[in-house]
Amino acid sequence: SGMSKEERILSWVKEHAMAGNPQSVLDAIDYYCYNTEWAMNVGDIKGVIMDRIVEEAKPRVLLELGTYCGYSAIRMARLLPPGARLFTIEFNESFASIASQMIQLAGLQDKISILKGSTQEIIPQLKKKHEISTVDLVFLDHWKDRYLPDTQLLLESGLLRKGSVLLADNVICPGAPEFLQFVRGHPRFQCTHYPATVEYLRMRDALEKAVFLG
Ligand SMILES: Cn1cnc(CNC(=O)c2cc(-c3ccc(F)cc3)cc(O)c2O)c1
Ligand SMILES: [Mg+2]
Repeated sequence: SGMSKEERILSWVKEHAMAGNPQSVLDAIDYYCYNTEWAMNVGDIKGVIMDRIVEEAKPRVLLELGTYCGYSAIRMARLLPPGARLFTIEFNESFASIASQMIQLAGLQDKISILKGSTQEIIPQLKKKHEISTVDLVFLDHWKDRYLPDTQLLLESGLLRKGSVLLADNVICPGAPEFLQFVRGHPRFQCTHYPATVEYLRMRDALEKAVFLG
């Protein structure tokens, strides 16, 4: 019994962020996780790298694998123009509930849809159930051993087009070696490595960007 860590983070954010101000929600989460309890949000250091990549890609349809508390969904959606949409898949019910409240507080509920379930069941349904043709940017941040099978599923499902961007968190720590080997060795992916650190810590980590060449 008692509050979960994620509920404690949400309570802190409700007290310290401004409703309708996404940056204040991000700052409140980062402050709590630097000073009180570590949590696996992508964080401010990798977040700034993500911001540049999203701004350059100008995506209209985004997919996130692994919502957690909604930090990276808010981070990406706050940069999007009217009409752009972010779909985020979360398996864990309590994480999805926390994220929904976080997204509501940020005022981004019109841009972000949380899809509850597993990636392997939801990805094949995206075209029919959510009227998606192709996705412009995918942020991978869920179970690290699912990065490769879900990338293959995205390809098989016809969801990637020429220029679609895959952006993967944690390719160094905890690591996604099979995914890295696959995209770096694949003739139809153009990869870029962005060294950084694990959120809120000094340990090395990195983002990997893999652009599909069609
Ligand atoms: C429970 N669960 C639901 N989804 C997931 C997938 N995410 C991760 O596992 C994850 C882990 C770490 C991390 C953990 C320990 C450590 F020492 C260093 C890094 C960082 C991240 O950014 C992550 O995304 C885990
Ligand atoms: Mg991560």
